[in-house]
Amino acid sequence: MNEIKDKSIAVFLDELASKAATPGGGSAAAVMGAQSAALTSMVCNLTIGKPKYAEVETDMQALLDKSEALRAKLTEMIKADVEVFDQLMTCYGLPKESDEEKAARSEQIQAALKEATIVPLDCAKACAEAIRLSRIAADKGNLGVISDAGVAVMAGYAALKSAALNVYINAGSLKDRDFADAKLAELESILQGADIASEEIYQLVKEKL
Ligand SMILES: Nc1nc(=O)c2c([nH]1)NC[C@@H]1CN(c3ccc(C(=O)N[C@@H](CCC(=O)O)C(=O)O)cc3)C=[N+]21
Repeated sequence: MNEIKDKSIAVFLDELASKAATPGGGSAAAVMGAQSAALTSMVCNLTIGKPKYAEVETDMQALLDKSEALRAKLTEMIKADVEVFDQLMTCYGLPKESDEEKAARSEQIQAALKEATIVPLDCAKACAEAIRLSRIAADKGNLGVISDAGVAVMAGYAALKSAALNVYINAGSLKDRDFADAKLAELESILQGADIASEEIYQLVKEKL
C-alpha cells in the first residue's frame, strides 16, 4: 500500500503541484492542520521532563495526548479528502447523453458534493481545536521552543481558513440548500473568533521572544 501519508514531502508536493486533481487544496489544508498539531506536540515533548518546567508537566502531558490524537485525525483527513474529491471528479466524468444519464449523473454529483463538503468541515473543526491547543503550548511551553508554538498557531489558522474555502466552494454547488445552509452555519460557528484568537496567540508568543 502506498498511502498518501507515507509519501515523502517531495513526492507529495510534486503531486500537489501537478495537474492531477488530487491531492488538492483540501488535502493541503489537512497537512497544514497536522503540522500545527505536530508543532504543539513538539513543544510538549521539549517541555516534559525538564526540571525547570516541572510545574507544567501534568498540563503538558495532557496537551500532548490531545495534540497527538488530533495529529492522527488530521493525517487521516489528507487521504479522506483525496478520496472524496476523486469520487466527485469520477461523478463529473459520468456519461450525460440521455436524460436518464443526466439525471443519474446529477444525483451522483450531488451525493459526492455532500461528502466533499463534510470532510473539509470536519477538517475545519479539527483545525479550530489545533488553534486552541497551540495557545496552551504558547502559554506554558519551554521558552526555548516557544516560537514553534507560534508556527503551530499560524499553521492551524491557515489550515482552518483553507478548509473553510473548500466547504464554501462545494456548498455553493449543492442543490439541497437545507443541507448546505446547515453546513455553512456550522462552519461560521467554527470560524467565530478564530482570527482574534490566532492573533492573540501569535502576539503572546512574540512577546516572549
Ligand atoms: N474537499 C475538497 N477538496 C479539494 O481539494 C477541492 C474541493 N473540495 N473542492 C473544489 C476544489 C477545487 N479543486 C480542483 C482540483 C482539480 C480540478 C481539475 O483537475 N480540473 C480540470 C478539469 C477536470 C475534468 O473536468 O475532468 C481542469 O480544470 O482542467 C478542479 C478543481 C479541488 N478542490
